[in-house]
Amino acid sequence: MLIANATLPDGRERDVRIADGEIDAVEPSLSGEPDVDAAGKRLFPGAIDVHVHFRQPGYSHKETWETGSRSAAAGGVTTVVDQPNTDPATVDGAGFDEKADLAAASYVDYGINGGVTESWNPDELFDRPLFALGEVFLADSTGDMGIDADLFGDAVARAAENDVTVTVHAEDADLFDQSARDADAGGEGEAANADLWSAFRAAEAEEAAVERAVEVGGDSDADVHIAHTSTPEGIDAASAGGATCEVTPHHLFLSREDLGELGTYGRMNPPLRSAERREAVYERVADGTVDVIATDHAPHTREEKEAGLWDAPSGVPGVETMLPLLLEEARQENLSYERVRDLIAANPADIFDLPSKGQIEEGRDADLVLFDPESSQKIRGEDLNSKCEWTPFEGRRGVFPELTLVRGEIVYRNGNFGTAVGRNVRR
Ligand SMILES: NC(=O)N[C@@H](CC(=O)O)C(=O)O
Ligand SMILES: [Zn+2]
Ligand SMILES: [Zn+2]
Repeated sequence: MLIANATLPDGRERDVRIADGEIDAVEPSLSGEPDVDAAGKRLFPGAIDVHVHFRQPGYSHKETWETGSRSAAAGGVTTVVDQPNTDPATVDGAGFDEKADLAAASYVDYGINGGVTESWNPDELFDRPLFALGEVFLADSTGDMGIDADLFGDAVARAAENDVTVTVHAEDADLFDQSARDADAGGEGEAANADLWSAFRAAEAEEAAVERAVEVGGDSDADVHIAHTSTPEGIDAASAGGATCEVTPHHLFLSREDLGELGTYGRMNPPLRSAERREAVYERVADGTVDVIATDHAPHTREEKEAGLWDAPSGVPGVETMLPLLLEEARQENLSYERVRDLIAANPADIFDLPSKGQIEEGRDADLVLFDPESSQKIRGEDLNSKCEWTPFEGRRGVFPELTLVRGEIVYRNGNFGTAVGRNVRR
């Protein structure tokens, strides 16, 4: 396949030839009849979303590998990393193998993380083609997989021995503000009170947990990556402690001020923060302190989300809207195209050791996304491909891809899907 006249993230205009699933040549001009005329369009490395919950096995009414990976492909995401809070949880060999069989239905490449509970089996897990250990839950979230300090220390040590990175859900439940729950007099848990979730899972609980995670990581000389940091304090603690960190699109673009409109649809862990903190998070994304944008794509049905505040499950979908929202920021010149590329492709490939992905370079996998940088459109939940059919970004603008390739195969083109070619990146 030959893609002609494409503008790369750094602004160079190049022809790109693909052969045997790899990028074969990137030159100012290549001979041959182009298959795609990309004049005026931008070509990006496919996004690597290191944090999704595709819900299988166990919760296929929320999402499946098929629907989740279609949503990824339509949003320009060519590699996803699935988290362990499924049923069964991915905490032993059998759990890993069951998920690996289901993941074979994926349209995009994938990694499978292993989790930690009292009954985890590290020997079996480290014997599998594991992407990373995580997300390791320092507090309960969906799936109630929160663990204590001793088990966390053991798990980090085992990961370091096996040269596996640990990704951490960093909130300290001891610092949650119980008075926020008590403030919900009568315990009605009205959606109108959704802000109480942010008050309850207080910002301070993140910084303390990040500090503990980097300290424990340092003791074992482990590679620690902090998942979904939501506060400038959490980001700075990760960075000061030598850990890498990710920020989600919802913590980048939404704040507590949006909860009046979102109600329980805006309940997630860690929760939305103040407008001031959101701005400070944005600055750290723009200046490179934050390493990665990852979605924490955590779909739940509308019916589930419409339960009262204290009963609704935590989590929002996001895998299809991450790159479009960021490309809209680039279109508005709030972020550079190179920064976006680093956050969604180059950095995750570096941090998680994926040398064949993350850049448009000869010899790397032809995981590519083509888009018209001026074609901005309104995001509508009903247009998205996730099973949950809603989005916290309803009505915001995004620049959606026209074409998504995974190792040279068309997985998405102008509203149509190709074949499910996804495979485990750690095979
Ligand atoms: N983020 C969330 O609020 N929910 C996630 C779990 C998690 O990442 O904590 C889920 O699986 O639903
Ligand atoms: Zn989490
Ligand atoms: Zn998660």
